[in-house]
Amino acid sequence: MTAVSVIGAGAFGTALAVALAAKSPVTLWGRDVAWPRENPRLPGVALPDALRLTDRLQDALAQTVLLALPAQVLGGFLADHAAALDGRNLISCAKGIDLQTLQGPSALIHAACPAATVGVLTGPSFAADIARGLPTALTLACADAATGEALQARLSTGALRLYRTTDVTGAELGGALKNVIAIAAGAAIGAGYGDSARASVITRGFAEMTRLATALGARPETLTGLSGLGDLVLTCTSEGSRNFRFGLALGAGRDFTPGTTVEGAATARAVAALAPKLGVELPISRLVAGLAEGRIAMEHALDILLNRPLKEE
Ligand SMILES: NC(=O)C1=CN([C@@H]2O[C@H](COP(=O)(O)OP(=O)(O)OC[C@H]3O[C@@H](n4cnc5c(N)ncnc54)[C@H](OP(=O)(O)O)[C@@H]3O)[C@@H](O)[C@H]2O)C=CC1
Ligand SMILES: O=C(CO)COP(=O)(O)O
Repeated sequence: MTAVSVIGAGAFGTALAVALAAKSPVTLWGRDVAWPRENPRLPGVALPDALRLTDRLQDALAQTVLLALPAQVLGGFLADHAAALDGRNLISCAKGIDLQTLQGPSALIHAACPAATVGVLTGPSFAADIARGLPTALTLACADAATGEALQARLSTGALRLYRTTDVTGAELGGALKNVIAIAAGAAIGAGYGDSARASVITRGFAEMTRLATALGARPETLTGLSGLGDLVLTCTSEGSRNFRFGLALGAGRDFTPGTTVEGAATARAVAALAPKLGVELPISRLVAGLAEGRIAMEHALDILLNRPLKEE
């Protein structure tokens, strides 16, 4: 058994496993890993010998398990496998809020596996960059400072530099909420509103992220770190982001490739459901929810934002 395993052989799980295998052997679990050569979700990336692939979960239960599944499937996976996972270091790599429970991945893990130590790995990082060994800085969040420090050392590599925090809520919400704002930024560009409009979306979107995250107990400074502002900048400015590309398609009235993981769409709906409960105003996120659900047409989106009462910044 390897010291670290990765559950979820999508683009991100595979990239993390490739990066960590440069340091020590890693096991990567996926429900279908019978690829002829490389993972089609991460084309062009050779899998190193130190990476063991398996579709048998019992062969992938290391003491430290990275959970790299999309946020909307994590709850079901935990429900099915809680007993096998409990008691380990379970590190969520998902960037979303569960639409059924309106909770983040760390709370889902806590609820399913109460004896586990829960962590969050998040921050600006495209899977393809990590897999190619490009320099990347991420946030490792763990409420227990000593365990966080041990995990930071275990999961950092020469190219992957982990910063640590004990603010699990702030770190995971930064990663989840930036996906919603990235859709809005993409929609602004796709609709032809220009770079100045995008800068407004990023800035006012960041204000929304901070309002919601702090209402849920996050420390505001966590939002200004890699997991919040850092990832927001990456995702709102690069067509490498699926959330940004989804927004581009929405804005331009084009179809988007079905089956693509776009965490911000479901998370926007979760955020729209949370906002009134918490008494926070989140106009951009609510708009993204309406666009993603098809309740709001793109041609009305700008009016909805611009016709709100003028206010102090
Ligand atoms: N891609 C990236 O650059 C980054 C992604 N992330 C985050 O990582 C998470 C995963 O994203 P990513 O890897 O990109 O997604 P992908 O779309 O590349 O892959 C999703 C993976 O989830 C698997 N899966 C889906 N449903 C289930 C299920 N019910 N049980 C088991 N496995 C399932 C899929 O398996 P199958 O192939 O069999 O369908 C696939 O391997 C997301 O929260 C994302 O925000 C974070 C940072 C960067
Ligand atoms: O989270 C990511 C980069 O940090 C990946 O973004 P997308 O899911 O939008 O592709």
